[in-house]
Amino acid sequence: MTMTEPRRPPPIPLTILTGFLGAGKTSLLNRLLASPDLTDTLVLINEFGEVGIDHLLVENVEGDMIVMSSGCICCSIRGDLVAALEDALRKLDNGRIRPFHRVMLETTGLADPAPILHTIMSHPYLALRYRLDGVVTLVDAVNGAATLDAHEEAVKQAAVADRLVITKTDLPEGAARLEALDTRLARLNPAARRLIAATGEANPAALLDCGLYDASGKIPQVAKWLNDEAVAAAHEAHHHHHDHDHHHGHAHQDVNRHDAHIRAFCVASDAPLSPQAFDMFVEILRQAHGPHLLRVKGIVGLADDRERPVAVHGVQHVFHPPHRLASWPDADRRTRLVFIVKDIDPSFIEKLYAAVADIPAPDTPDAAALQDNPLAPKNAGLLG
Ligand SMILES: Nc1nc2c(ncn2[C@@H]2O[C@H](COP(=O)(O)OP(=O)(O)OP(=O)(O)O)[C@@H](O)[C@H]2O)c(=O)[nH]1
Repeated sequence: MTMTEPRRPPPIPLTILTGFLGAGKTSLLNRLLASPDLTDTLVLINEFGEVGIDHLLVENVEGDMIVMSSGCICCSIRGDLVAALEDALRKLDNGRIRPFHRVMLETTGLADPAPILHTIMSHPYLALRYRLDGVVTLVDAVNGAATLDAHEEAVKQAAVADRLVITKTDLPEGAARLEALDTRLARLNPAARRLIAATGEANPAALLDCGLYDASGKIPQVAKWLNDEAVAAAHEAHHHHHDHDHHHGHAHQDVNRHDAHIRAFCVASDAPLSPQAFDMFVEILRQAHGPHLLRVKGIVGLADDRERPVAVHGVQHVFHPPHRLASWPDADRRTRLVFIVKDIDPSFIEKLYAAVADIPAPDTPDAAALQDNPLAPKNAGLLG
């Protein structure tokens, strides 16, 4: 370097944490952020749905966190993600944000990683200031195979990974399916290291500093997906140049470019539920729609302890045992449940919730009638 060259700070490593809905991204992020290797990390979380929940469930954030919740970044990519990454740099350079030396970007579970990678690798300024450190893809051992069969995004997420983290092998169903899943992932992406979350293999040393992102070691489609994104970007730039309004409307629509069968919505309510009513709600949902409940997550206020809500996670037919939070994570004390579903009419879930919560509504059974329903759980359910 000569004296006349401006001093350029070293590029900031950026890790993309992806994986299908409910695979365990936020859980892993929480574990990683607790490690001293990740102090001074800027966390970017992309949420899908009108009401974000994930950022309330991220603990241990020493550094700053930016939540992008207007849509899915793989769709509104040229807007939100670029803006958030540029804005972070501006604040860093002006000293208006705590210095960060690493970025962790958690995508939505439905995100197609190709446009995200393309954006970060091809944007002239972002590519200068950020170094794509690697793509970490989580695959849930219980639902992984069925998800790969049903969702192209999940295949892409696994195929572009530098590290594949297999989660939920501590559950009996997950352990039983591990071997077949591992073989399938090895075929899909032979270059990626596969790590088992439950044995602690997914630690910072194994996940960070993967080396510069390189699509060439991946199956041939990966390079093609990235090229397709380059074509799409050029197309969009062309439209942008010639017809701003048209582009604008287009980008807006793109927020929902995922499979038209998939819907995201939120049920919010002031009424606390009894633990039994909550169990009944979950059990009826599972029995009626199990595989189509792509993701259920949220915070539920229960009547037995109104100061300490429970965090609820469902992934298809698997509902993880809810855990009590020490307190409400923000000033909003409503129950908020985010649903990402396939081919389920949101009104079915809204009515069911109203019924178990005893919220009067026309044409809905009340809680007592539901209790007599043969589908209602008779014994202690999830909440014991
Ligand atoms: N038993 C078990 N549960 C896990 C494991 N990893 C995650 N979970 C649980 O799975 C549920 C979903 O985990 P999250 O970390 O929220 O998943 P996510 O990928 O961030 O979910 P989305 O952001 O909605 O796509 C939670 O109840 C977690 O506690 C694991 O390895 N074993």
